[in-house]
Amino acid sequence: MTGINLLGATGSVGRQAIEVIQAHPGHFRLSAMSVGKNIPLARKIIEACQPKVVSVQRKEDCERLKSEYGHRIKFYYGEEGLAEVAAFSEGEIFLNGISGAVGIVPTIRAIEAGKRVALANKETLVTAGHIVMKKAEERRVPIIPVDSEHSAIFQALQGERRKNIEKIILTASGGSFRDKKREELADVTVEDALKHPNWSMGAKITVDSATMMNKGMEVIEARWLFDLPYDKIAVLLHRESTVHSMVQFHDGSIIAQLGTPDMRIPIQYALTYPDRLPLQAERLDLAKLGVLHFSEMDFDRFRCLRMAYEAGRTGGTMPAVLNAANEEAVHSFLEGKIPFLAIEEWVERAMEQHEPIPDPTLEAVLEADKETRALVRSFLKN
Ligand SMILES: NC(=O)C1=CN([C@@H]2O[C@H](COP(=O)(O)OP(=O)(O)OC[C@H]3O[C@@H](n4cnc5c(N)ncnc54)[C@H](OP(=O)(O)O)[C@@H]3O)[C@@H](O)[C@H]2O)C=CC1
Ligand SMILES: CC(=O)[C@@H](O)[C@H](O)COP(=O)(O)O
Ligand SMILES: [Mn+2]
Repeated sequence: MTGINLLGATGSVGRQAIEVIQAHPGHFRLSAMSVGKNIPLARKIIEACQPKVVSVQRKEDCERLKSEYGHRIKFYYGEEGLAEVAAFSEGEIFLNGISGAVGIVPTIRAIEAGKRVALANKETLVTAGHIVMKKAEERRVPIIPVDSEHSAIFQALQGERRKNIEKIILTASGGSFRDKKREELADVTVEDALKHPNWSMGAKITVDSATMMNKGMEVIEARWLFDLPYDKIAVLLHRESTVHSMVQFHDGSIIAQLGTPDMRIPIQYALTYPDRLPLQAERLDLAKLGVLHFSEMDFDRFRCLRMAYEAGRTGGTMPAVLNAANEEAVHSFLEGKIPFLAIEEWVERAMEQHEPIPDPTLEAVLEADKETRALVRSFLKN
């Protein structure tokens, strides 16, 4: 029985992770979990999975749950609580399914505690990839990607030698507005942005798919996971999200991983790697699909993707600024406070105003994150 310490149990990745855990009661148990503010769902998971440690976002929720279940569960709250869940001794795997930069420090705590890391939280590597990968290597802790594209590349690389890679190709669905021209994006609504053509995901990442910031973050994530320079990381538009990504080798061969758009597959693979377990899910029917489409990326249409490459190539604290500005801007967009195109404008302004610190410490990364959020909030006030 493998214990799973899960962050973000009430989210899209978290709920699907719990489905995987419950589908294999002989293999996995939920040892510890964190939730944010969704306490009714937290109660349901507690009743069903009986974790020994639970962290919630707010102190008052922690007190309330303690009075209900405190005799058999240890409760924590806030960022310290996330670190307690990450490092809980009875979990062998740390599955990071929280959203946002709040996921960085718990990943580092899990590595320090020697946990194998199944990583969905892409902000961890976007902002602190140089710190996290170095620490994981020092502690000999594997980082297994959960993000579907990176899981595809990771799977395509099994048995292959890194030196033979010509490039990796991340596929992009194009998001909710892929058929709209740039001038049509000025007055799109939150409701429209949240209609992803293929995947059912949390609100933040769904908006990131629409701006293509998601793909930009995935480029930076890939740079760290696979230790490749940016000119070996390409992006290709692929409407169907059937080919989850591919690796091209220097003899011209391409190895791709295909599947239905079902996150339980990469989540489960990260928990079972290098083995696999059966999964009761719809099978990909290529005959039914018939045709798959691929086309070049348009970097003018999707400015966030271009800015993410720029931030990645600049390095230092610049990716943390890209991420923090984007998190704040998307939050404001979701609250109906700014139009869709202001997201990329705010990210651009934050990057322009930042003097990057090379090879930053964790403290410098977190400081850049904090300063950028304050700056971007001042854009809203003005
Ligand atoms: N969804 C997907 O299919 C994919 C997601 N990812 C990545 O995985 C991560 C999670 O995405 P997704 O599941 O869609 O996100 P959701 O918004 O669906 O879920 C986020 C989870 O994090 C919790 N949370 C958010 N902020 C805090 C906080 N400050 N303190 C404690 N808990 C918090 C939420 O709690 P609550 O709801 O209780 O408030 C919820 O459990 C992101 O980094 C995303 O980019 C990567 C690939 C695919
Ligand atoms: C499921 C997953 O991994 C998401 O990151 C998804 O890939 C988003 O799709 P696009 O960003 O390509 O629209
Ligand atoms: Mn992805």
